[in-house]
Amino acid sequence: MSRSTTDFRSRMTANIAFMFADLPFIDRIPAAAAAGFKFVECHFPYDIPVDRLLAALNAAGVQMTGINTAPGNLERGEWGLAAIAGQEAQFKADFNQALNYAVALGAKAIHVMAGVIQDPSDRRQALRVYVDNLRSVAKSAAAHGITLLLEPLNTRDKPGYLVSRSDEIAEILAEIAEPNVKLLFDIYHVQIMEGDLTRRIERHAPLIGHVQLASVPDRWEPDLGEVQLGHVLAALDRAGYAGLIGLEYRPRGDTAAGLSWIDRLEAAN
Ligand SMILES: O=C(O)[C@H](O)C(=O)CO
Ligand SMILES: [Mg+2]
Repeated sequence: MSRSTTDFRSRMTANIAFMFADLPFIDRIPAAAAAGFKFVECHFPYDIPVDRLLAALNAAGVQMTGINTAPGNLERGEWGLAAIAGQEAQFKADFNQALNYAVALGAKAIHVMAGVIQDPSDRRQALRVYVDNLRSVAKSAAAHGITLLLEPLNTRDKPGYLVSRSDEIAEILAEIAEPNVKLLFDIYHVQIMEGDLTRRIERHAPLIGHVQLASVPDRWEPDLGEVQLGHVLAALDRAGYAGLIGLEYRPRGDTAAGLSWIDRLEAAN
């Protein structure tokens, strides 16, 4: 029985952007607690004042572990501003907002959203802006013990997003060269775009700052679909990954009822 399955429950963090989504955002926190979660993560908590969010987390005895920088203007198809030329000031404002929320909530990870590049000929400039922006904020996050996460998103779900492969992120991280800027290895996206998960985990292990799970191709409970979950968790173990595991999937039915997959995982390993 590999380490990651034995202490799986103590390392999992429920992504309440997707889980318990039938409830208002703030009510997903006590729902996660009632389902046995000690940790939650989310995408964009900014519609809720931070002190109200902290009160809800404390009342439920749950810790927020990770948040994202704001997505920008969704109507305009934006999905982050970290790589968008001309948006450097807004990026810095969004980053400071995320840093303030993370520090107040005790979250130790911020997923810095890169952005959608409408015109492929702008890609080289976007990569330049991305690296410069990350370099400009990395130390202010490090001062609070916060890790900045860069995540490749698959092009089926997010056409035009700057980064869609973990191998690209590895090159970008080498250029940024800040120890608290790391790879968010989301099994769902990496399987869709690159596959060869076991070898990729081995190769990128030193860069992995967080892991997220969902089934492929439907993004349901992670023990469904084409990826053998127990094998992947064991590969993360062998590679020395000891961090949290984000459950970022769209429950097939009722979230709490669907959590039986964790019992099956533990029973099978
Ligand atoms: O979509 C994902 O997988 C990301 O983790 C996210 O936070 C928003 O795109
Ligand atoms: Mg993800």
